[in-house]
Amino acid sequence: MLRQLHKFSGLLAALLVSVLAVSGAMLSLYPAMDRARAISVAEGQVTIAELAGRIAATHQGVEEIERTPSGTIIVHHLENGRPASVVVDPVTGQSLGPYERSSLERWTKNLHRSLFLGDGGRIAAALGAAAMLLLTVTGLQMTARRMGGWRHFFARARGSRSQRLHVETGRLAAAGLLLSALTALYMSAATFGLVPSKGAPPLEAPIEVSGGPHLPVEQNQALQRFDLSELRNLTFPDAADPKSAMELKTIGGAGLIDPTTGEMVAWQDQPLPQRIYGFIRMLHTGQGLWWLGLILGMTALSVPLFSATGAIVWWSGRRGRPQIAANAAAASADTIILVGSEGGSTWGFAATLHKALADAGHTVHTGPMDKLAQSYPTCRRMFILAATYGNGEAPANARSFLQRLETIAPPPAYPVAVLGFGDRQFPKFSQFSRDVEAALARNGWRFLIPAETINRQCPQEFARWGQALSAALGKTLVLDHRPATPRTLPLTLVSRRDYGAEVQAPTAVLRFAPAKRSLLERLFGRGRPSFNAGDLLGIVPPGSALPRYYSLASSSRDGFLEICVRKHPGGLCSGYLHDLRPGDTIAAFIKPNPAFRPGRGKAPVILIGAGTGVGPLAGTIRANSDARPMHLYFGGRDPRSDFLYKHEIEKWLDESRLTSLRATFSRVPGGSYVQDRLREDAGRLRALITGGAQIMVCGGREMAAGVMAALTDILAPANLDPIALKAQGRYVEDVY
Ligand SMILES: Cc1cc2nc3c(=O)[nH]c(=O)nc-3n(C[C@H](O)[C@H](O)[C@H](O)COP(=O)(O)O)c2cc1C
Repeated sequence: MLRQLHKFSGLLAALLVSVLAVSGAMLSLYPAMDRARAISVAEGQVTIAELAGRIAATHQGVEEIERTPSGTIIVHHLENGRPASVVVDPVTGQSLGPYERSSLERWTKNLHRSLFLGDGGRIAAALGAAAMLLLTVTGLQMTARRMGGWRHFFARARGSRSQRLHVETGRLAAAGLLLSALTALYMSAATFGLVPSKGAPPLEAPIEVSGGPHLPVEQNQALQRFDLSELRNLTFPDAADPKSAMELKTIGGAGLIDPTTGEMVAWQDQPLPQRIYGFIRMLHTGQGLWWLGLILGMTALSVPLFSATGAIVWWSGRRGRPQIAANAAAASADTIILVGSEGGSTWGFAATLHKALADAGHTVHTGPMDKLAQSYPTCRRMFILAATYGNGEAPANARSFLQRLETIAPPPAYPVAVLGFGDRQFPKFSQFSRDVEAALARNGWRFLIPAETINRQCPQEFARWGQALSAALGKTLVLDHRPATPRTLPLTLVSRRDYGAEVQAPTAVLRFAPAKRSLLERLFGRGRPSFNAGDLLGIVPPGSALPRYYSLASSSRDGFLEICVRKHPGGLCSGYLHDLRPGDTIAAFIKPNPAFRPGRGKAPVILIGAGTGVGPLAGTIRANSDARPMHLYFGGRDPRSDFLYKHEIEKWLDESRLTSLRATFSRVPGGSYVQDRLREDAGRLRALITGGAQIMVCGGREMAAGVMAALTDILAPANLDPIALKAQGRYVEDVY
């Protein structure tokens, strides 16, 4: 519901809200410019009477003195019988030059207030403000959910670049946007008389004034009581009408003054509704509060960025959600697939499973997990494909699933299979699918095959699950899921270094150069790729449709793309890459992996990697030009054969890009693994970590588990553990 509201109001109102926001941002500059130009006078320095006296002495035919909220004094007078407006110096009363309203300001104001469409435009602008309020409120709630609750509201944003940009800008701009939208709505309501903005009617004659000769204005007692900073405007009496009064408007109220006696003959405090309106107007326009105006203007500039990133997120979600061909009705299907997804990718896996089952002769229905029905009369088996979001929680379309499940009793006769989709970089890996599995077991449901998990949408893991499923169904199902691969770029191998052949771990460090791009390609956003060490290079080997991912051991600043590839017996992609010779070209794409990076700041970083796992860590060290403390733990087999990056590591130590190295090898006398080396250094590591150090681990799953166990023991005396560090983003893993 929340999501739908956000999506539809965003899509409908994007253009309108962007126009209002950009014109508002432009208008926010004027109060600040006014303020910069205005000659400031300290409070208590000049009275209104003194100012009026100075102006009357230097100007003929003064009709009105006006003070803008930013302090500029404007005099409207008759010069040789013609009306003129000038800006004056409040200290001397001298004219500083003609006063002219910028025509651009007037134009922008009209656009902002009414889109040049009169009352219809004013209503549209009010609707735009309402849409902005709705979008900000729903956006805030969605962000809190996505981050795993309000407590984690400012935690590191995850997801694609557009998703992160959308969330990060939103968190910064939300307060400003809320204030702009609420104040705009109040002002619109006042324009249409829905809330009072004026209060009591203005002062009006009949007021008795004496009608004699006027006192010099500087001697006017009523005006002497007010400081210049209180002035809004002062209207001089009509020269042709001896009975006319002088009108004064100040911040606090309005009054009529007898110009002959200098007495205030009538006074009315500013009514409350008018004060409230004035305050809200000041908050919205920044007139009288220029710095707030600038802040609101800057936050308003984020709106077009929101519209663009929001549209990209919506479009990629749609693209990632395939149409399920021949979706049977739930009531007549023999196979039910329920999908829990937020970003859309799980629907792609569901579509592949749906097709494979339908091809095998089943009548299949696929739907969202929240649509779990009380009973499926013809169902023989059910599949639940569930992603995890927030901090181990249900995705958007599966929030009521567990509640619905509790209402189904007794459990159905058909069995169920659960497949969780998650990311091992999160502390609660695939937690929601585990919760679903536990709830099913508690409620007595039967399992077709044991529950499984898929890390980072890995098609190979999905295919393996398909084999287990085939065995249980007694039918061959080929789950060949091909996620849409992004546009590839050609890369040319420029050099390779080979290691590890002597210790049965042939490993190549391959360095590629991106092909040169034409000006036209660069203009169309296809320039040199931008990436960081730890991002992934996707390569689709000839003879396969599925990409394999390798962690990048360089960043775009290096000017090359480097990966470490271990050759696996019979490995299609590793074999292909090992056969490359300098000059050969491959097609590849970059998949950002923002979670696997050192956190911001200067805290020391402990880098732990074995074998090819040292690749992204080497790239991180190479990029460490600020000499941030970095400590590398590297594990290999034999220093004479597979000490990857040995010479560069020595150079990085000299250059202070690397602070210390602990290398350990397993196939030498007295050999040990990297986790053993960690245990030997327990005291040092505990001190570093309790002092704020971060940890980055890269390598095989077994090594990562060994490192996790070692660090659990090492940190126990300090009341710390890797899971807690993971939740804080201080322990990141890239495990394969
Ligand atoms: C904001 C966000 C939070 C996530 N939280 C978790 C999590 O707590 N545990 C987990 O295993 N995966 C988590 N993931 C990873 C997703 O579950 C994983 O990418 C999944 O394949 C996405 O499927 P979908 O595109 O169908 O929503 C998170 C992803 C994002 C973008």
